Amino acid sequence: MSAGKFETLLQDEPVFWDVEQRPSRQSEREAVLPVDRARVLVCDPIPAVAIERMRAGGLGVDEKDGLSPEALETLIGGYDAVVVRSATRLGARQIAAARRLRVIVRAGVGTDNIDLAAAASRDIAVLNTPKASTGSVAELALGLFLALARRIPQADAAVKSGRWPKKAFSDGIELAGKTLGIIGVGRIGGTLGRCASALGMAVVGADKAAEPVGRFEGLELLSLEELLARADLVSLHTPPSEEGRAVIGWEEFARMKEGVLLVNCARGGLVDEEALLAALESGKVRGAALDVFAGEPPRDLRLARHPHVICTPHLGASTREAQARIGVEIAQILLEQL
Ligand SMILES: O=C(O)[C@H](O)COP(=O)(O)O
Repeated sequence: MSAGKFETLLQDEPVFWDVEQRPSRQSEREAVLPVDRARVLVCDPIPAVAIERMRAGGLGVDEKDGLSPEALETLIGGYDAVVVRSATRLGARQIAAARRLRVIVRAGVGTDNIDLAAAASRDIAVLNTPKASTGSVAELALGLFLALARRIPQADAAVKSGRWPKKAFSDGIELAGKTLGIIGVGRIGGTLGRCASALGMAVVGADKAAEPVGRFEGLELLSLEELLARADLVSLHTPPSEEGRAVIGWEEFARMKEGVLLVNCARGGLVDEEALLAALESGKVRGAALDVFAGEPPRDLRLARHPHVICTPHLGASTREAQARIGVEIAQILLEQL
């Protein structure tokens, strides 16, 4: 075979294609599968098992990670279903261009990256997997509190840089005996609360619902103002407000105790980032751990680089277990819906 030529394995007789002319694996499959099968566009990484199950069920699946909004708008018209995680935004323009779209699957919990009104106006179903990542997000929040309490990432970085600053890190705190305030006592907030309770913490919660789904024995429900005044640690587990208003801003920081620890594994817009920076500078907030940012990835790195801030790149649902559950669920949803 000469350079720049390939032999296709789909033919009995060897056929040679110029590199430019050779069909992709995808179009090779299209040539042998029925043309009227439903087509699914997967925009963010999902487990291979989900893709395999969908294909085995007869769906045509294209994986296109990292599409620009313009590229998505151009492509989306050819699909019956779209799968997204949090990175891909499905706005009004993309939905308007989605001529044959019937289903949007959010492989995860938050649907704030999808224009729900635009989807509803076109009768496009929007489905998510609200339970699959509960434990993973709750465990990350707990891990971040433990890391903040003893400044584990900072101590690790110091030792790795050849230093041994035992004294500088000798003012850690124990979680047992402290009060954790959970804003949004849903599945995740409730799971975190039960774990915290098992560690000997008192747990208070604030929720819009009188009987929140994550309520558990021992949880004391308070108003947000009361919670902020009582909590030594504050964790956010609420969806973003429709107006995009921060739940924790200047006023809320002012109501908090001195030296509070803050964890946000929910959505970046829930915390006013300028107000948090000021609260870290003044010492009102002793440490903050952020898995989410107002813009992801954040362009302004002042918060991420603050010595009392620990960051992770939106990893709440990124465990093998959560993603495996999500994968099975989305394949099931699409095979039922299409
Ligand atoms: O809403 C969610 O499910 C979480 O924020 C996780 O988002 P991801 O699927 O983009 O990791």
